[in-house]
Amino acid sequence: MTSVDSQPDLSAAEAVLGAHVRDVMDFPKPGVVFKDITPLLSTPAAFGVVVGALADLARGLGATTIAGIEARGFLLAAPVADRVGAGIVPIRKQGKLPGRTRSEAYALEYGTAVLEIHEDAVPTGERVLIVDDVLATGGTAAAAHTLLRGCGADVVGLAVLMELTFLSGRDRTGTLDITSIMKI
Ligand SMILES: O=P(O)(O)OC[C@H]1O[C@H](OP(=O)(O)OP(=O)(O)O)[C@H](O)[C@@H]1O
Ligand SMILES: Nc1ncnc2[nH]cnc12
Repeated sequence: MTSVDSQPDLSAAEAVLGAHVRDVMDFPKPGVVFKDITPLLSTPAAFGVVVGALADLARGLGATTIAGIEARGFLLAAPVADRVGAGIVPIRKQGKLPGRTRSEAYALEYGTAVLEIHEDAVPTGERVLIVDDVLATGGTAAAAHTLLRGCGADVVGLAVLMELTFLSGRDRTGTLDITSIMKI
């Protein structure tokens, strides 16, 4: 990475990711092919390559804060933020954050839920990159984006490991700038 405008080469990370994701049929509901990242998480070298690619992306976007979506997003947001020297903002499932929150109900591929963020989570001037493992229908990402904007955040994008293109997540995420390491 040499400037804040350049896009990192994600091809090495894509190959590593492809070799460390497992399909689990009919989880958590019949008809869903669940993209399980636990093989990636348990393989340090592979995880390091993927986290490194996300960190390059975050630096390229000039991100100063990484927002992670509970729960799998946390596993990625924390190491990325540490590499970049950025802060972390947790976007949590309902009822987990202790301070004053904003809430957003949403639907995802296999259910419905509510996400929350602390009202004062994002200091003025921070450039926020949302990080998660999967973009499927886009419901989760759209809710996270809405919450962050409601806090006055400057959201520079969403970075995910995998995008399930057949579920058209980009149709629900409006102007959010999305980068996926792997498209399925
Ligand atoms: O694009 P969508 O259809 O909204 O789906 C994507 C979301 O689904 C999964 O989260 P899940 O709510 O299953 O939570 P988890 O991380 O706690 O397993 C995944 O980690 C994304 O956040
Ligand atoms: N098919 C899927 N696999 C893993 N996480 C998901 N989140 C939404 N859809 C998913």
